[in-house]
Amino acid sequence: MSGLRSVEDQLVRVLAAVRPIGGETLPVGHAAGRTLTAPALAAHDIPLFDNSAMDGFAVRAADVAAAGPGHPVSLRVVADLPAGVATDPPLAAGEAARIMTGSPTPTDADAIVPFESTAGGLADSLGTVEVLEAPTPGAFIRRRGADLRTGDVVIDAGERLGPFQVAAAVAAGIDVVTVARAPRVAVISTGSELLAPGEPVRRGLIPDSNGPLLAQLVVEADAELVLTSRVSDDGAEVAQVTADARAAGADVIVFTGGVSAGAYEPVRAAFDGHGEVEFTRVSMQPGKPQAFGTVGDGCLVFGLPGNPVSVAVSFEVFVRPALLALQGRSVIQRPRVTLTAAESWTTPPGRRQYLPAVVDLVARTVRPATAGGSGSHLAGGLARASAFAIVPAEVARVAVGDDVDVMLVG
Ligand SMILES: Nc1nc2c(c(=O)[nH]1)N[C@H]1C(S)=C(S)[C@@H](COP(=O)(O)OP(=O)(O)OC[C@H]3O[C@@H](n4cnc5c(N)ncnc54)[C@H](O)[C@@H]3O)O[C@H]1N2
Ligand code: MOO
Repeated sequence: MSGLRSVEDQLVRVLAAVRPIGGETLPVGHAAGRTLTAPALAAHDIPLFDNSAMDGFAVRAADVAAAGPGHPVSLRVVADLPAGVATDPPLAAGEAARIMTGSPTPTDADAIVPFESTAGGLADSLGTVEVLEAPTPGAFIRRRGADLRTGDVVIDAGERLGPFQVAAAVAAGIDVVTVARAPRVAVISTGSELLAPGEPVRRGLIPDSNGPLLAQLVVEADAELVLTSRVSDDGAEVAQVTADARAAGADVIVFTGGVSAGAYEPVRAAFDGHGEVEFTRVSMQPGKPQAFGTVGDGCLVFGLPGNPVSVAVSFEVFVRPALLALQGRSVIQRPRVTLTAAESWTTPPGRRQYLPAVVDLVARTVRPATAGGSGSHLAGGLARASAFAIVPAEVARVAVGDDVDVMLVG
């Protein structure tokens, strides 16, 4: 379709306007979901000390080198080492220490014999032990620093502090991390037809589903929601709520609705012609009409087309990458996989299709989530979607068995 801007071109313009927001130093326990702006370095080794991988006995491997099922070797148990113990008992020839998983191994020991490799097992483990199997030197000893050394990078700048990263940071003795501030976002639904969720419906009026959709998407992008609002199709209200959002410290304002070609387009009325926010048409379906720009000292303004599926797609394609780029995230795109179409469907001519989709990652198949096709008003079908099938503009129809590029979002 002529005169349409490519998705890539629009995204480049969006990202060019992103200025990384400031950072702060926070205790690890208060930084979940934040993005590191400086690498987090190990404050100590992991493991912290040589320790046992098994419940059993710390031994000198040479003492029991001759042990076998028919000829046990007896050792004197001279110490008991439960988890948390700090002692380092000396072991002379013929001596062993009972030891539990995670306890520091005695300096004199060079192997662990699990209870299962002894005649008496746990029941008969203090006094003497009869070893039935010769351990190889080093067996079941987890060496200090085998995972990470003091000063090693545990988490790179640009990485999100998720549960795995929090665990690794704590294990490496990291108390504080330097992270990006959470971007502050205002979500504003425009439309005189909009009702608060749950308000009684009547002809002409519909629930504002875009507001709750965006509110959750924003939070899931690790940003902070500072304002949600619903305004009528009146440009003056849009101007007022923009001022409110800026007063609330918004780094990003996301409008839905009011950006296309109708007589009552409040986002257009408020911003078009002022030079700060550009109104354009992008070669995608849904999501063709798009507004983007900045106000004030770099506050990003998105005007997403009002149709619910258009909002969901536009958020993934333009807003989420911007929110992650603001945080300095190294990967700002959702994961993509190639799956096999399990159903056929038609695609819009001349625009890249982003179709809400149901995926089966075991069978590696994809199918439309919306029964009625790719209409941008089919808000109900979104409930089944956990992905968008992305079909190039030049493809007119997807047939069963075709390879399809799929963006995973759920
Ligand atoms: N003459 C033209 N008309 C339209 C064009 C065009 O190029 N020329 N583009 C169409 C496309 S594509 C889209 S997408 C829409 C976008 O329109 P707007 O951004 O101006 O959005 P609205 O007209 O305000 O609303 C569109 C649709 O979505 C419903 N809506 C709006 N807000 C919400 C909300 N918060 N929650 C749920 N649903 C919402 C609204 O009731 C409309 O049905 O323009 C086409 N028209
Ligand atoms: O581009 Mo509109 O977003 O198709 O429905």
